[in-house]
Amino acid sequence: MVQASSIPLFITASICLLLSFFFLLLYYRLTSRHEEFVKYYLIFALSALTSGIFFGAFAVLVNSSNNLIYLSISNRITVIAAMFTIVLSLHFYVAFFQYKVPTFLKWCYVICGAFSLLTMVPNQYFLSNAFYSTSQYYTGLKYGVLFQLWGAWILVLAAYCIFILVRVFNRQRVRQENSNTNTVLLLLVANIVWVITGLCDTFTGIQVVDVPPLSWIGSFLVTSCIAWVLVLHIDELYEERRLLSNRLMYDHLTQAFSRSYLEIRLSEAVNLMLRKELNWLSVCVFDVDDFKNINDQYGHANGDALLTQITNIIKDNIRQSDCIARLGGDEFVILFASKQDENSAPTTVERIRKRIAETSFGKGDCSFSASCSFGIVSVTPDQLTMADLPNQMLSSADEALYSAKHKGKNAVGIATLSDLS
Ligand SMILES: Nc1nc2c(ncn2[C@@H]2O[C@H](COP(=O)(O)OP(=O)(O)OP(=O)(O)O)[C@@H](O)[C@H]2O)c(=O)[nH]1
Repeated sequence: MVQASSIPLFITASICLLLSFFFLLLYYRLTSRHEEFVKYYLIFALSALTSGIFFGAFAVLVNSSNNLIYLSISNRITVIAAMFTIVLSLHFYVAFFQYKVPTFLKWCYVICGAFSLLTMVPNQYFLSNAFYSTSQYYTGLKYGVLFQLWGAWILVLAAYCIFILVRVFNRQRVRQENSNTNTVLLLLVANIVWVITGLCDTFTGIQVVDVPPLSWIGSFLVTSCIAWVLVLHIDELYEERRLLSNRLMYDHLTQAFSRSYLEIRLSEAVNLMLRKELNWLSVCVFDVDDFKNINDQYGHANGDALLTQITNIIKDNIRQSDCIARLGGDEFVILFASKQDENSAPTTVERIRKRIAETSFGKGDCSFSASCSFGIVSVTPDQLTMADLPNQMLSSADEALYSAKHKGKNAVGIATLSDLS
């Protein structure tokens, strides 16, 4: 007959083993596929595994009644697993919150290893093979003086976990990282509950009080909180990745696309054309006329604002399938990709040219006009015979732009395909 007080232990043991398996898979996936440095996922997976063993062994211990073999094995596994669970949690906090791994941590593993060896040898100094009725809930092996030392050691480890978390909490508070302080606070509370429930079990063991096994609550709380913190951490990884790809994809000042993103879009468009999914592909290179004078006369800040406003005018006048990218300085590219029979790019560019020339830029007293010169080149699917077409289109459009500049600026130059072949 299974003791009722052992059922939560069996349940939490199963959950922890599943968590361990799940986080081991996650660790494997993140490191092998995405090259994320997530050593702490592995540490947590090991910690959850050890917790699972601890709960399972404790459940067997509770059900062992006076079977000396079960009692002897389960009691020893409980003692060893409890110690390693706590030291692995400590290791997790140090790694996850980016503290330099202290030498003390290595010694923790060594001391735990030494205690584990002492636990395994039946002797009257640690655990001797004699019954020791602790409470109405479970019976343990007779404790020796080294067992008291082990208890003190567990308390030192628990105190160190709390110390690390308090340091992290203070550090996050100084940096005013609100979301992080909340998770650290959660871990801190869970660790304190762990210590209290651990003490309750100790008092039950030495017959000061008589309560059902409680340390599973504290230990499970810690395991669940760490699992939750790691799940939140995946959000952070994704957010970092999103910011990074945004930075690579967009020009910081104007929010036009970046040069590298334009190159990708241009090659994609050429491939679409080769598959006859596009009828026209046009590239328009343009540059602000006398931008240096604008900067000198109205200031760099107004120059920056002009670049952003021009980008917005372009965005308002092109389709979603088209895109604008900033090559650098005051030079931009518009990519027109069209499925229509007629090439509307030159008309659109002419409209944009007029719109820019008519707009008044700057703020308040400081208002000024500006203009741009454009160079366009267009190709159709049956004209895609050139090698390195994207670069050839860009340099042809560039030449058309310079001919527009030479003709007096504020103009659109058109390069024909014969210039390309
Ligand atoms: N405000 C601002 N100015 C920039 C930025 N990047 C480059 N510039 C300036 O833009 C000017 C570019 O000038 P150019 O295109 O060489 O010449 P221009 O005066 O526009 O003359 P034309 O092109 O012949 O019409 C330089 O003075 C750069 O210092 C930027 O991000 N912001």
